[in-house]
Amino acid sequence: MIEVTQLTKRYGRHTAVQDVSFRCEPGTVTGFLGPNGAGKSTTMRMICGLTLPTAGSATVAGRPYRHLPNPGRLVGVLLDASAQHAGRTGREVLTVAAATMGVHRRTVGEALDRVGLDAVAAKRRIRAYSLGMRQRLGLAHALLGDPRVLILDEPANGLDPEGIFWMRGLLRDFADRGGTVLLSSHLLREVEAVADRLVVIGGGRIVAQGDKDELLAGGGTLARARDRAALRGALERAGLPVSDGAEGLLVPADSEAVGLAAAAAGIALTELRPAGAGGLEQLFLTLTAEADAPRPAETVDQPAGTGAAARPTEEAAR
Ligand SMILES: Nc1ncnc2c1ncn2[C@@H]1O[C@H](COP(=O)(O)OP(=O)(O)OP(=O)(O)O)[C@@H](O)[C@H]1O
Repeated sequence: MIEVTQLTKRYGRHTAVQDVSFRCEPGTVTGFLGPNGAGKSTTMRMICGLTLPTAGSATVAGRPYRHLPNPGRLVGVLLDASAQHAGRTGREVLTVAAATMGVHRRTVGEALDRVGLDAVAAKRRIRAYSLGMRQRLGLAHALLGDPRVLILDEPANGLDPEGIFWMRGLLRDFADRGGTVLLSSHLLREVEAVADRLVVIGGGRIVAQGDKDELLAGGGTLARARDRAALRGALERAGLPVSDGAEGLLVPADSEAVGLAAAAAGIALTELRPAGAGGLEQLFLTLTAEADAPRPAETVDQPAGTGAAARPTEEAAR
């Protein structure tokens, strides 16, 4: 379990993170989403005791990270895959970490196997690793102590599609066995595929959080017809706001309302479904744009817009 309570971080006059609260429960993957500079890394660093909060607190398994007696046995952390000793081999890095954590040397080979670094790769110096290999090594390091919690900042950076698919499976399996995962990313689709819950941050503030499916359902409906313009006209005449998504028209209404409006205009739909990733993308853009817009400090915890935005904010306030 990870519990973050009203974390705030100010650098001089700049507020990087403002009043951020959320929980990550065992058995779940929480996707921590936000555009560049939103405050994801700063929040994660505060959870891991690497950055001192200006206000608020964070605990992992009930204690501040710095008070955990042997943190690597409880929490696997990967914040920066490049922050590893470039002159050491992958195996050496893990061997040192295993000794520090007091885990058996045998786990080093197991961890390397688990992340797909073979014997040749394990013997190479890290300066010769690709970013994807560094991410795999970082993940092996995080898993070494057989922790119950994983905190991973952009772990898919540098991984190829096969690597991303592999990592999803690993994280899903970890959570299905009762583990807690906090995973940051700016890649919405990657997070959508693996997360159970989402925390969306923009401009240092939480703009939405909640169950992924509920947030996606709040993301509206995707509709497609051969004649996109005719469909758009029909929906607008029915009083439904419409925006363009990559795969079709996005409508912040349920499928029935959209289907009926199209039928009333005699338009055959070629696709009608919850907006899914397109909706999440739209939601993400809407919410983070709202967070970036200048407005008085006292109003920023009340994002306007979709029902999905309102619901998670209520949840955050509970
Ligand atoms: N040590 C620091 N000193 C001053 N400002 C900082 C420092 N660390 C972060 N910031 C600022 O805090 C804000 C949040 O940065 P952070 O790295 O947490 O964002 P992020 O969501 O992780 O972004 P990215 O996806 O680009 O890594 C940014 O405006 C950044 O410039």
